[in-house]
This record gives sequence, structure tokens and C-alpha cells, in this order.
Amino acid sequence: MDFKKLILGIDIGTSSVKVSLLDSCTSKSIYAKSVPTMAKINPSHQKGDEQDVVNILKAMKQCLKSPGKIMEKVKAIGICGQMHGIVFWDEKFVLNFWDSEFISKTDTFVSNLYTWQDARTDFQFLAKLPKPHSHLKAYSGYGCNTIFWLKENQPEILSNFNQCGTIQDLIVSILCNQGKSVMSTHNAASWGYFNVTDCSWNIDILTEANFPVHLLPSVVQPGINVGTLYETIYNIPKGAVVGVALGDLQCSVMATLTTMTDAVINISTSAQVAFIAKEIETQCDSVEYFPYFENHFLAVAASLNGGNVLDSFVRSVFSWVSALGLTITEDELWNRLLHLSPEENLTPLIVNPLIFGERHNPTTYGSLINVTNNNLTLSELFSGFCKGIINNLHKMMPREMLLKAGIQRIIGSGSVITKNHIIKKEIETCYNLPLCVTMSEDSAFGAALALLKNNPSLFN
Ligand SMILES: Nc1ncnc2c1ncn2[C@@H]1O[C@H](COP(=O)(O)OP(=O)(O)O)[C@@H](O)[C@H]1O
Ligand SMILES: O=C(CO)[C@@H](O)[C@H](O)[C@H](O)[C@H](O)COP(=O)(O)O
Repeated sequence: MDFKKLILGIDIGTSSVKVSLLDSCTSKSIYAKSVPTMAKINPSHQKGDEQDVVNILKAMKQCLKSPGKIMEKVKAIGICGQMHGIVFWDEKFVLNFWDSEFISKTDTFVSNLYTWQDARTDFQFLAKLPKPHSHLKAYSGYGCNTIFWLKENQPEILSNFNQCGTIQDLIVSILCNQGKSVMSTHNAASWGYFNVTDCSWNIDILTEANFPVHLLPSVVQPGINVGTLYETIYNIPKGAVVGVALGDLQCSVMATLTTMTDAVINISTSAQVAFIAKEIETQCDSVEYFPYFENHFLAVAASLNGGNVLDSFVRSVFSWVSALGLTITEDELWNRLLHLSPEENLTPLIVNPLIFGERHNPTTYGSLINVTNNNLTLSELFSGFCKGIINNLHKMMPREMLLKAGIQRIIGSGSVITKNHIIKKEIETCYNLPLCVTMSEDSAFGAALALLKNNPSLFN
């Protein structure tokens, strides 16, 4: 088929990088690829969660390489990724990135990525920080709080680098070869200390607290184009338009939602249930209102316990199997668990899966309830974790809240929903609303679609 103008969408997820190619004439995805980043590294703090930026960039390069010649048709690039996290870099890192000899020296010019799962800013530390002037609270793993912690505990990180942003902001800088970091309101709001109403950082509050405000990126509205591709890479022509990086949450909704009466449940490493709202409401601790597009908000219950919980369970089983001197690959183990026959137990095992705590309740962890002499089986445990993830989401944003907002249907997205029948069934049971699962449309597709919607003239 002869595609005239394509848009490349890139999503820098917590576990994998995904790309999608969107045909601007049909708004359909014509190509998708996902590559695991394998970027998790031993953090410098016991409660930390850090990723190796070079590994993430390598996974992105692998994704960009695979479509081949068709990339010549790419006219624009939309990027999104994991929110809340922060990476520091020196302008030299971006400006010299395309010089192959420079790559081997990158460590000195870029920090690790401190992710949204980083919990070093614990309860006691957060209690010492000033209250943000924003309808959004600032939790552990949020960029500004991580800066507060580093200022007190590892100030050299702040003095070694002169730019910072989310990982997706760094990638925009690299593609455009622009030294200065620019971020969208999606990502700024995810760092804390950002007032969405007047689109500004809480400069006064932060300055008063000796926060290094000079590091904060400038902020623009989602949909703004911040530059063009610096040189032809992987067949994508130099000059392709590059949009400001967006949040993966907003892009997963953009990719899947067709009407205001739909809600989205997205489960990948994390898990969220969200719907589009015209106004902010603040009665419920577990629901937040993040900026969406065109003055709308996303009401979202963002759980820290999604696919990462299943991942931890699989790793535990894997280590028990190895400890017993047996062998199985992780992929095989996943495959077996996802295909175990369901069990009917008179007293079913109930798994509360909060192994990572929750932002609104950071010190409560998981538990097993109703353990009997016949329900401690692999099948009951795995399905208990799967059901527990959905029950927890439902506690954070119950069916009644969706009905009150006029929601009539749930769209399920993210690799963990598409692969897992127990999770699909539990969403239907808990929410008792029609569920429509999308197989391929994900945040990378949403990033490309957002770019198309915001730049119709580019594709006429
Ligand atoms: N081999 C596998 N088979 C099925 N599911 C897997 C496998 N490996 C990881 N997962 C699940 O996929 C999740 C990551 O999904 P992914 O879409 O790559 O995440 P992200 O968008 O956060 O980068 C993991 O947390 C885990 O629950
Ligand atoms: O944490 C929130 C919102 O507060 C999430 O909804 C948001 O999508 C974050 O980017 C995720 O935590 C990371 O996404 P993913 O890698 O799990 O897909």
C-alpha cells in the first residue's frame, strides 16, 4: 500500500519502549513494535527506583530501526512516556548525542532516571516539605520531590547537570538537538509544585525552600511543536516535526477513547482507571485531576500496583523453582500461569496486592486473607493477585463514581489487560459495565494521534 504521510508515535514505558506508525489519511496504525528496556538498575538508595538511560535509548533505537524504508514517509513525531520521573543531563549530552564517539562517554553527562516508583522521599521526608499551591498533591516519586531529596542528600547530582526533564523530554531534546529542556503541562503537573490553572511552577514557594528553580524546564501546552528532527535517522527525514512530550496516561486515553461516556482502564507496569472531566473535583483522596487536552482534565485513580505486582509474583515463583534445583524460563512461567485452569474453592483465597503501597496510603502493604488447607495453590495465588489488582482499582474509583460521571462503557488497554483473561473477567465483575478491550492501540499510537489532531494542516 502507498502511504503518503505517516506520524511516528513513541512511548517510553517503565518496562518497554513502544513505537507505532499512524497513517494520517485513515488515522489507523499500520505498524507497531515494542522492545523491553531492561533498564532497571540497583538504586543508590534502598527505597529508590532507578533506570539506566542508555539502556532506554538503546531500546528506542532498536524500535526505530525495525520499520525500515517506510520511515521515509514520516512527517512528524509524537512522544510520550512514564510520568512523574526525572532525569538530569548536561546540554553537551544532547548537543553531542549524534556524534558516535561521544556515546561511550555518556555517563558523565546524564544521570540515571529516578522513576515514578522511587520511594526515597518517604512519609517523614515529605512531611518536611512546603505545601504546593496546586489542586494536585506532590507524592513520592514526583520530580520536584526527588530534587528536594537530592538537594539534601546528593547535591552533586544537581550541580553536575544543567538540565532536567522526564525521560520523554530528554528524548525530544535529543531528536531536535536542543540543549534546553521544554515540557508539557502533562509532565509538569506530574512533578508536583505546578499550578495547572495559570500554567506555572510554584516559584515563590520553591525559592523560599531553597529549591534550585533554575533547573525547572519551561512549560508549554500539549499539542505545541517544539522543534524538528535534527538529522535523518533510521530513514526518518531530517526536518520532521517533533511535538512536546506528553504523558503516557493522557496518550493511552487519547488512543482508546471515542466518547465522553467511556472510561479507560489501562494496565501495564502500573494501573489506572480514568475518564475525561470538564471540571476538577477534590473530594476523593485516591482520584486526581491531571491536565488532558483543550482545557479538559483526566479524572484518574492511578495505582502503583499493576503489572509490576504480577511481575514480582512471577519473579518469586521463578526463584522458588530455581531454589528447588528445577529450571524454567521466565517466559514459559508467564505462559503457564496465564493458562492455568481456574479453580472453584468454597473459601477462595483473597489477595490484597498492595506490595508497592499507594500514593494516598503509602504505609499499608499487601496481605493474604482466607488461607485454608486447600486454597494455597499456584492457580489461586496467581488469580488472587490478578483479581486483587482490579479490586484495588475499584476501591480507588468505584463503579458509582463512573455512573455519576455518566460513564456507560469501559475500554481496556495495556499489555497486561490484553494478555490476561482473569483480569478482563474481574473488570466486568467489579464494574458491571460493558468492557471493550483494544488489542493494539496504546500510548505510542495516542502520541501520534494527538500530534495529528493538533496539526491538521501538516497533513493536508
Ligand atoms: N513474558 C511475559 N508475558 C506476559 N506478561 C508479561 C511478561 N513479561 C512482563 N509481563 C507483564 O507486562 C508488564 C509490563 O508491560 P509493558 O506494556 O511492557 O509496560 P510499560 O508500558 O509500563 O513499559 C509487566 O509489569 C508484567 O506484568
Ligand atoms: O502514575 C500515573 C498517573 O499519576 C500513571 O497513570 C502514569 O501513566 C505513569 O506514567 C505510569 O505510572 C507509568 O506508566 P507505565 O509505564 O506503567 O505504562
